[in-house]
Amino acid sequence: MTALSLHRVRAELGSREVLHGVDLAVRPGEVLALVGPNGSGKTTALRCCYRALTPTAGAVVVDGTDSADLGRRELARTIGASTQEPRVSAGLTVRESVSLGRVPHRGWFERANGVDGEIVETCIWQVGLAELAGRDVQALSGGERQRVSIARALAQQPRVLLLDEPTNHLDLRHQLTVMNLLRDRARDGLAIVVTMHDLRLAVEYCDTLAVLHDGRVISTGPPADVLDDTVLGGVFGIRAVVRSSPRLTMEILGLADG
Ligand SMILES: Nc1ncnc2c1ncn2[C@@H]1O[C@H](COP(=O)(O)OP(=O)(O)OP(=O)(O)O)[C@@H](O)[C@H]1O
Repeated sequence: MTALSLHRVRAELGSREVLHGVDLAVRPGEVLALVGPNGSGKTTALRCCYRALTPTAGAVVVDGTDSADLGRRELARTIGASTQEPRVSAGLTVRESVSLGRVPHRGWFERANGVDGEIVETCIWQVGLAELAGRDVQALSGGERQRVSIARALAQQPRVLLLDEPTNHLDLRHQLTVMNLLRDRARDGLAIVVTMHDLRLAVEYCDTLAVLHDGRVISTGPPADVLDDTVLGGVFGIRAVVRSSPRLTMEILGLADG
């Protein structure tokens, strides 16, 4: 069974249609990378998934239920999202900010308990922020804020995790830390959709690639199948080789027309 699926989703921004009938599906335990050139509609598709944007047509189905029928709280227990430029709440420490991820699991006036605390500390540690847990989030670098946002989404313990360019601001070590963490969480059954520009990371760490081009998914499947010369040259405008031995990797050779 799929954890999250998009069926013929259309969406508009500023009265212009930018998604023209997107189909997508991710299963529990799967890491799906939504890739595509700038402006192809990746962020918009992700926003439709966590209901920051309402599709003009089509449906987003979560665990068999149309997401439009889920209450905000139920949606927050099911879907965790980290956005491209995470907003930080003024005056909160890293720990307090990550703790917000536990709110959907509590009653309105219920206080955080020991289990909530353990989950929060684990998520902070997993993204490598343990030493900064007491620091005001406004006094963090871009990459540190990005990791706070990922930790908060993980602390939600959702069944579906959506991450918009999670490695964007990260140094190489933390890029690998986050991608390894996603693989670990997928092993526990989490369904993950991640948008990314680094096709090399996508090839190495993701089970499935979905290529968005001009608001349409034009190819979906295992990375080695999807990234053929037509897609690499025609969509991304690059020449590259995907190698499968000793492990799946991709090497960029240059521009398609270079
Ligand atoms: N507020 C807006 N009004 C109208 N069009 C918009 C608006 N915001 C974005 N767009 C357009 O919608 C399209 C999809 O944008 P989106 O941000 O989803 O693309 P993306 O694939 O995530 O891009 P990137 O890789 O650059 O982050 C683009 O053509 C963009 O120019």
